[in-house]
Amino acid sequence: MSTLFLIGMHGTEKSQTIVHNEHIFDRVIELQDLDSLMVTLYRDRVSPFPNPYNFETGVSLVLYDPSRFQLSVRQLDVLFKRFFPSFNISAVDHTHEENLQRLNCVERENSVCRNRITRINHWMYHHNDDTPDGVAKKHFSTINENSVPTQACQANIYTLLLHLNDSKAQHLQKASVPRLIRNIEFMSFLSEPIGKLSQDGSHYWNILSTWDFCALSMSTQELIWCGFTLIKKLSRDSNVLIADNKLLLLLFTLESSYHQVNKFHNFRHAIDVMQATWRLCTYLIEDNPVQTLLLCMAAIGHDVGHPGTNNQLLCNCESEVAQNFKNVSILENFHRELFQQLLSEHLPQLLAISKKQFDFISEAILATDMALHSQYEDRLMHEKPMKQVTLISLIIKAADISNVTRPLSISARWAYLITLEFNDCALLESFHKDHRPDQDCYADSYKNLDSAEEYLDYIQNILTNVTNPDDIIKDHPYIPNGQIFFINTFAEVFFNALSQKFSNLKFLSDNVEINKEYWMKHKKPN
Ligand SMILES: Nc1ncnc2c1ncn2[C@@H]1O[C@@H]2COP(=O)(O)O[C@H]2[C@H]1O
Repeated sequence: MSTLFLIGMHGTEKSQTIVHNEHIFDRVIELQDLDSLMVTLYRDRVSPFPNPYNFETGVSLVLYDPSRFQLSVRQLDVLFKRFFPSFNISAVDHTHEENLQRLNCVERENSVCRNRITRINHWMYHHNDDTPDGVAKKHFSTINENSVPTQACQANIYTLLLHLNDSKAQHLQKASVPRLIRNIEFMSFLSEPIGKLSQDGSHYWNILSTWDFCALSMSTQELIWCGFTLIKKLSRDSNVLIADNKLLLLLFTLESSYHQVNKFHNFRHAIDVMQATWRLCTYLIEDNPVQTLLLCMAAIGHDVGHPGTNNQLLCNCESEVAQNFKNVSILENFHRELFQQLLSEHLPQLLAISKKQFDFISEAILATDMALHSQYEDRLMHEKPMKQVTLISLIIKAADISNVTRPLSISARWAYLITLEFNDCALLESFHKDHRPDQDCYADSYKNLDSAEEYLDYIQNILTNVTNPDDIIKDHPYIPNGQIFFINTFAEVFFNALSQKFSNLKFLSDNVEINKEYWMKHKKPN
């Protein structure tokens, strides 16, 4: 879905170029001012799943007259990057006709964003061409309709590298929250959970407090509410003051920093891991509210910006992000850096507490790299006495793969989602047989690639209606084999060792065994 926003534009101001190009967009929305734009962006983003208004599956443009709003195009673009990092959205000053050539790119950009394989490919491998030639190409004034330079034409689609570089730049500037964002009452976008609470005040507490917690059937609004409820309580327990609207702004920004279009590695997974982390903390570091708060925060941010693929793919294709982190724990370093910068902007007091305690949040996020799994297993079994940093790393690691320890009906749905993501990785690899990863790619060049926009209605059905695993594996008969492989290779030994060390966690290894038994019964011959 791509949207053309026309801000404060009266009928007569609409140039012929605008009128001629409106059909390129799925929606054209006219708004009075930039305040209304912000409200629309937040409201759309938390619409029910499957959400066509996620601002990731198309490119959106905001046409306005900067002189009327005392905000330059550059400032508005920076605001988008700070508060809506995963969005493909850009500002354009429509009062100069030559700027409207920007509209010529949208069709081609949309074709990249609509296909999930080219979209992921672009996120992972596209980089800015900063050579003199590349910079020259970016001058839109030299563009005519038939020779749109591809680099310029893809300048406004999300990439991991831009996300990383922009967040570093914002961090250096130490800018305050602009008025347009500061004035927003975030609670007003959460009518759904607030409505449920009016009927049952402890609804979300009851859900959060059990191991049957199921983030899968929750809406984006409810996920944000769960994060808000838990962090608010933990910050009170720790005597760390965080104003409600500030906390909500952080959570909305985090949600917009995760890719809503990912099947598994999205904000839903982040809230699931937060909840599991908290439950584990209540058993293992019960008397340490500050560490519990830090660890739950780390859990919400631990996969921020995740492209839904893996380190191997980034490394094999020599992406700039991989090189930036010297091919070591690439994604985990990426998440750590983005999240630290977000925290330094939104909750510096919490980051300061974290830094005082062996750089707590960094250590926790880096521990989620599965390449380190056997090292942590070794520490779990042999480190005596166990260091505090090991214990907190083990908690977040356990929470990160805790989906296999949830009750079967929940675990099977997570298994389904991770399988879909793995399938996309396989498609991306096959795409690379015919295309260079950093090549500018358009849907035309791989029409035979599965381009359906990910059957989101079907996913939604599994998330909300299907609770019987038999119904999931009917359509995906190889899920049991994948689960058996994951449990045998990683989960079984790890959760057994954890349960042996901490006897009150025996329910984890018990659940893994129950789930494994089910998968074994439905295993397919390889
Ligand atoms: N149920 C599951 N089945 C298979 N792999 C899983 C499952 N849960 C987690 N994983 C893998 O474990 C990894 C933990 O780190 P990531 O979140 O980066 O990516 C995760 C997946 O690759």
